[in-house]
Parts: sequence; C-alpha cells; structure tokens
Amino acid sequence: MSEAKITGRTYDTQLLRRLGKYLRPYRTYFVWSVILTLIVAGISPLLPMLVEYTLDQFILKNNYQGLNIMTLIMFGLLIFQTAIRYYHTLLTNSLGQSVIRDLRIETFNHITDLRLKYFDKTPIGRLITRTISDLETIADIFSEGLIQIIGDILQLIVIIGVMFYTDWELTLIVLIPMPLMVIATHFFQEAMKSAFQDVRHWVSNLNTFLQEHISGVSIIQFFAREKQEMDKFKAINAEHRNAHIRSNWYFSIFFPVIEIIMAIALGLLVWYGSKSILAGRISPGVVVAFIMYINMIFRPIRELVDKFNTLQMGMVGAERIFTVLDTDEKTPNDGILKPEKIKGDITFDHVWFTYDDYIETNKKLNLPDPIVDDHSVKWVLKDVSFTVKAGETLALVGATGAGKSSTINILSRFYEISKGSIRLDGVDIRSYDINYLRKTIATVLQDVFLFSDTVANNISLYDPSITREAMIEAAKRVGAHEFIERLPGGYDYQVRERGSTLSAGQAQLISFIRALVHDPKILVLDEATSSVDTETELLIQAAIDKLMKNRTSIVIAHRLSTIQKADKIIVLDHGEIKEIGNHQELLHLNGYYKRLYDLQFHSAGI
Ligand SMILES: Nc1ncnc2c1ncn2[C@@H]1O[C@H](COP(=O)(O)OP(=O)(O)OP(=O)(O)O)[C@@H](O)[C@H]1O
Repeated sequence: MSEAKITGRTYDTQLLRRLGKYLRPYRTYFVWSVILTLIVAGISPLLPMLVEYTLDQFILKNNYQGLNIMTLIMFGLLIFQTAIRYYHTLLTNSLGQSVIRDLRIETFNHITDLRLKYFDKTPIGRLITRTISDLETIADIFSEGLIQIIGDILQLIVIIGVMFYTDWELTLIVLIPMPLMVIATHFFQEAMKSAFQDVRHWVSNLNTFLQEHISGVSIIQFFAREKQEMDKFKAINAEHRNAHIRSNWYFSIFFPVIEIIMAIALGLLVWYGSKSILAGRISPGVVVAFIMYINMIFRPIRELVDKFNTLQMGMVGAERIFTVLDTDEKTPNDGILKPEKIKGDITFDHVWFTYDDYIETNKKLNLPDPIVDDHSVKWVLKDVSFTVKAGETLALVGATGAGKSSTINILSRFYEISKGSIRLDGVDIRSYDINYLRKTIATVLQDVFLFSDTVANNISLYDPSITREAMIEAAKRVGAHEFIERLPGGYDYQVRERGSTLSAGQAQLISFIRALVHDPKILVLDEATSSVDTETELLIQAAIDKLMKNRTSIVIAHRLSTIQKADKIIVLDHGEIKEIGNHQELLHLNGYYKRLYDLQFHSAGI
C-alpha cells in the first residue's frame, strides 16, 4: 500500500460519491440533517433583526410592555434554536458513527481475507491505525465537516443578504476587510493541509511502534534493550509532538489575525454607523444588529477553516481506508470442487516456490514463465516432488531455513507456488474451493495463538456445529480434559491475551483439541521445540499419535519418536530434497539424514 498515492485533496468528488454509498441506509438521517441545517441558516438573522426592532421601537421609545413581549419572543426563539441545534448534532453524529461502523466491519472483513503475503509487508500497527483513527476522521466528515460547511456557507449568504437589504452602504464599509480575511484563510488552509498529513503519518508510526513493542515486550526485557527502544520511541514521539505543535502553531497565528480583522470591521462599523446615526440616515438599532451580524459572519469563516480541515482529514482517512479496501491481494478462489469424501493423497509435482512476486511481476510485464535457473530469484523450494498416501505420515526434517514451513504453507495455499503442481487426491489444489481445502487440512503451528476468550471458544472458534460434548470428547482423546477441568471455570476459563496464563504445553494441547474437533482429513503439524516437563511431554506425544491416527499427516518433526514412526522422511536442504525414505533406510544411506541424526538426536542422547 503506497502512502504516496494519498492525494489529500479536500474535495474529491469521486471519494465523496463513494462515501455517499455508505450513506444510503441512513438516508432519512441525512435528509433530516440537511433540513435542520437549512432551518438553522434560515433563522440565523432573526435574533439581530428582533434586537434591532426592540431597540428602535420599544427601548428608545420607553415602551416597557413592548420590551417585555419582545424579550419573551427572543427567549422563545433562543429555545427553538437550541432545540434544533441539539437534534442537528445528534443526527449528524449518529450518521457519522453509523457510516463508520459499517465501514469498519467491511474493512475488518476485508483485512481478514487478505493473503499472508500482504501482512509480510504491511505493519500491523498501520492496519490498526486505519481501522481505528483513520475511520474516526471519516465520522467527523458528517458530524463536523460537510453538512456544517454547507450550513455555514448558507448562513453567510443569508446574513450578508439581510445586511445588504438593511443598509447596503454600511454593509459595504463593514465588508472592506473581507478580502484580507479570505487571503489569511487561504494561506492558513494550505499550511494546515501538510501539517495534518504529517500528524496522520506520525500517529500511524507511533501505533506501529507501540503495537510491535508491546507485543514483543518480553524480548526487549530478555535482552535488556529497554534503553535503546526507549530512545527510538522518544524520537518517534518527538516527531509526533512536533507535527501536532506545528499544526497548533498555525492555529495560534490564525486566530489572532482573524480577531484583528474582525476588530477592524467593528471599528469601521462604529465610525460609519455613528456618522450615519448622527446624520439621521439609520437608527441605532441597525448598528447594534450589525455588531451581531459581524460576529455571525466572521465566526463561521473562522470555523470554516477548521471544518475544511476536518473535511480534509476525513478525505485523507477515507482515501486510506479505500486503499485498504481496494487491496486485491487475496488468494484467488477459482476452484469449485467440494467433494463429499476426500481420501487424503498428497502429491507435490515439481514444485518451485519463492516469496518474491516473481510470477506476478512477470505476468504484469507479459514475460514468459520463470526460468528456473534464473539466479536473481530466491527460490525457497526447488523442484520438490513427493507423494504421501492417504493415512501415511510424512516427516520433514532439515536445517533451519531449509524450507519446511514453506512446504506446509503452500499446501493450504497460504502462499501460491510459482511452478509445478500440488495435488490432493490427484486433483490440483487450486481446483478446490479454498475454504473447503483449508477445512480439509488442519494446521497446528509451533507458536500457538490463543485469543482472549474462553477455552471453549478457542477450541471451537465459534463454529456452531462443534458441541461442548464433541469438545470434551476430543479433549479426553488428547488427554487434556483433566487439566482443563482443573482450570477455574473449566472450559469457560478465560484465557488471557495470547494464552499468557497457560503454560506452553497446555496451550499446545488446546491447539491439538482445536484441530481434532474440526476432524480434518489431513493434518499439518509443526512440532513444538519448546521444552515442557516430562509429564506434559508424554501427554503431548500421546496426543500427537492420536491426532495422526487415520489421517494423512505432514509433520515438521523435532521429536525422534515422531520421526521414527513416520512412513516417510524427507530431508530438505536449501529448498531441495536431499533424501527420501524411512528412518532405517536413511540411516543406512549414511548421508544428510545420518549427519542430522547424529547432530540433533544421537549426541543429545535422546
Ligand atoms: N514470509 C516470508 N517472506 C519471505 N521469505 C521468507 C518468508 N518466510 C520464510 N522465508 C524464507 O524462506 C526460506 C525458508 O524458510 P522456512 O521458514 O520455510 O524454513 P524452515 O525450514 O521452516 O526453517 P525453520 O526450521 O527455521 O522454521 C528462508 O530462507 C526464509 O528466509
């Protein structure tokens, strides 16, 4: 997602039209807001007119009774205006909040559908900023921006019209400083545009930094990196502060300038107004009404700038949200197959894989398919071919970075392969419906992710077809029922964020139950390397055996017991298959596997 694409235009009709679509369900709110805006603008000159009338007709003529009546009328008008403003604010706020609620749901849905590659290159903090603060700015378009700007402009027109109607000479004199005001406003607005973009940029950076560092706080503490990280944070925080101060600085210059211009207008009014009263051309009431009119035209102009900025920020926010929504980085789901029964035969047929966007770039440039010996491409898997028959267990072994995790990631189409084909029951995996495919293959990763929710919900992941009984049954099978029962509240025990209140082994067992209740045909397992106590280790080993039973399993194996039991072992090295066979066969080869075995298991005395 490129930030450079953000244009930051205040009025972008295309953007507004697109936002307008989200208004559709709330049409009545919108129509009423506009009607109330028109009423507010229409009745705005009433109060000064009434003051003028009261002063000239009653106060200056010592008519107390008339004065009392007029006071009551003005009081009533004030109440009416207040009531209308109240409903107006209520409506526009509800409108804004309703629109962003819908947009937020759409954005969240969209983000969760994006393929993993997108997240490899997009900081999570940036996405959080998008779905929280950028969206808030869109709500302000409705509650403080667009409709209010229309209202203010209408009020300006009505008031200036009434002023001209009352006394055009005085109006022209009073409006002499207006061009100054327009110039000042224009400069201010231009300056604010870049200041606000800066503010948004640093808010996003701050969020990204905080998100990553709070998630990784244990690493910071383990390595005693507090000071260094604090320095980095201070730098970002300082930029954030400066951006805000810069935008506030413009305000602090702008407001006094406007006050001075307003004072000039008032000075001109007093000078020319008094002269006109003395000449008997106008009544004193007109001058008093004009003082009120000046306030009523200069105040909205001053606030207009603020509202334009709100609109501007909202537009930037909308543009950013739409950039996320327009991100088309989804795994294509062209497959339609959803067979009732799956056997679970897996074939990798000359599979080449890279994390680079090599294929996509080639396609865009209309270049032929990748040349396999092109050394500019960092191939993670090179010409990998193997088969796993239904019900068999395949163990993947190899040094770190050999391509084991990549092999399991491409099986569920978390990443797309560049060349070759992966087949399930003889059919290319791309021909299956992607959700069907992912339901067929359960993946249990080393790094167990648990949500802040109950144990039960962490197991079922809100799949209504999974009953509590099925959960308990699965928990019993993996031998985890007892420990869950011992937790306060049992299956309703609230897991804290990321499962921090459970031990690594317990979290691992919960992830096994999660896989088992979904009863997948194929199991993909990245065996945990974290050390657990002997009792849990035995439980986990037994659980893994249960999980693999009657299923095709592909395991990134770290335990010798798992490897020994596997029907087939593949030794990967730098993305290439070096050896295939079972434990005994590979030991006899006296090659890679033997060396790995001696290094990892034998010498460790396992
Ligand atoms: N998301 C990614 N984006 C780009 N490159 C990646 C990504 N994930 C892994 N790689 C690269 O792909 C290669 C293979 O990584 P992979 O994670 O498959 O190895 P592995 O055998 O599972 O290693 P380990 O045992 O350490 O988990 C490595 O060189 C790694 O740097």
